[in-house]
Amino acid sequence: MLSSVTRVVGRLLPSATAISASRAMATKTIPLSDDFLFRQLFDRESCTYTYLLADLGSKQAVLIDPVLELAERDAQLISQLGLTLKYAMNTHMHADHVTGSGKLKELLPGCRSLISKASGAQADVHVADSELVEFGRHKLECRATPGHTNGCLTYVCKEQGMAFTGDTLLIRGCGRTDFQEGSPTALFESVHTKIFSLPDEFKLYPAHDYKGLTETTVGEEKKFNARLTKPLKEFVDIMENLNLPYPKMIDKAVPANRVCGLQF
Ligand SMILES: N[C@@H](CCC(=O)N[C@@H](CSS)C(=O)NCC(=O)O)C(=O)O
Repeated sequence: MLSSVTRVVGRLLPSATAISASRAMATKTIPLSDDFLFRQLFDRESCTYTYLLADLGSKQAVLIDPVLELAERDAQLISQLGLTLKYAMNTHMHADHVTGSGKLKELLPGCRSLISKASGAQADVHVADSELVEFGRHKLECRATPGHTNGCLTYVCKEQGMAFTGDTLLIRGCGRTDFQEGSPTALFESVHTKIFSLPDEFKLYPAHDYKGLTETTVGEEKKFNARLTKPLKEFVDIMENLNLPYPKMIDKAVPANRVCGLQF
């Protein structure tokens, strides 16, 4: 008797599990390596996320998308953690805030500014598609993801299963394409070929969020992104009718970011 009950339960359990697994979003996550430091920092003014990544073995760090007004906060955190900032790097030439990369070079001598060559901005280091940015034993692969601007890059850390998408992909949305060489067709192509081609469990970290969300995954965005789940023609139509006001800082930010924040 006991064995038949066990058999019934044994048959039911796998099928119930299978049903709930097929209904729920994948929750599988790639754990971070013990020697990898990751911090997500926020600027309340421009709703910008800055990311601190470090190799805890060598203590080398990089900062992605720092904000000028918060450069002191970032430099203090880096010093307190005993890290050396190798690159103050940018996903693109921002239009809504001045990058902190110039100021960080002053605060943390030895640090170098970095941006894509295609951005047209001045920097100590220029990178292009498929090049690697190394810090200690860790690395970021540069993927050219034009569309919001010509020079947009997504930085992919394959070992940690994470990607920093700048303004190319926002959580459930994407960067606007109505100025700075913006192109909805290019953005659509970039996301589908360079971001949605990553494994579903890869975590995605955007340069902004305006609703308080902090991270997403490739699988979630392929399912729930309100713009990028649409066919190209519909996507272009959405992007051409966003009617967003221009960022209030654009006239100050773009000239300053052309020189990696040194003109302020
Ligand atoms: N109100 C903000 C600017 C908001 C904005 O335009 N954000 C950009 C990214 S920064 S250029 C964007 O692409 N938004 C897409 C969207 O759908 O909101 C300001 O004045 O700074």
